[in-house]
Amino acid sequence: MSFIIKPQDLEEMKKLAALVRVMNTQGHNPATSGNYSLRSKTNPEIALVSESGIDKSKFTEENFLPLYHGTRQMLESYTNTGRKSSDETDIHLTIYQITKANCVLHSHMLDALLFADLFQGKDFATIKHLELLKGFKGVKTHELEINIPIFDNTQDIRNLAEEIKPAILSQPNSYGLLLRGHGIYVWGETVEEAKRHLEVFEYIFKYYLNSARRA
Ligand SMILES: CSCCC(=O)C(=O)COP(=O)(O)O
Ligand SMILES: [Zn+2]
Repeated sequence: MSFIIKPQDLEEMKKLAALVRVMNTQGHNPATSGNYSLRSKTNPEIALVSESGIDKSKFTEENFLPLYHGTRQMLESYTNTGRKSSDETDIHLTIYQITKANCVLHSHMLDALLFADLFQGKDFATIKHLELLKGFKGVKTHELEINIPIFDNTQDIRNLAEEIKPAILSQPNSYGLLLRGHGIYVWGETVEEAKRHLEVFEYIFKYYLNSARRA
């Protein structure tokens, strides 16, 4: 199948690439870490996933690779180029499989790791009673609890991608998942919404970490 990037997708790729460069300046991507993706707006079979090992200060729309959701393989025209999609591609594709997300962000921000450490031995981090929770899509009140799924880090990403499914499906108001000692995955229906959700998580992590320091 030949797939030509259409203007609608290119626009989103440029928008997300610009966000990646900004996020990099904010400590989300030390040492090439982090990965990013979009669901194609023009072809339901295709996801656009960031290339592995790219310095995120130099990230551009050229660093997205088209993959099939079904086979999880790159398009034929890319297979002999020596380029490779993110090592964590399976997590992105699983999130697209089971949610309405059209954009997935993966950050290695330090506060995500420190926050997960506050919930040792737990499968979820429960956050509650903060006005900023209304920054999450569909949340209309601070008077609720949101459970963020937490997983141990692993190099077996294929298996992890299967394990995250029931946890994500059980938490409709949670737009992220934490990997201990690794980072956070955040998603949204648009690039803007994913960015807003990331900002909510950043704020919540700071609040809980500062509260824990004070205690
Ligand atoms: C030095 S980063 C280690 C791998 C990782 O966790 C990550 O987010 C980046 O992996 P990718 O293959 O997407 O570059
Ligand atoms: Zn990572």
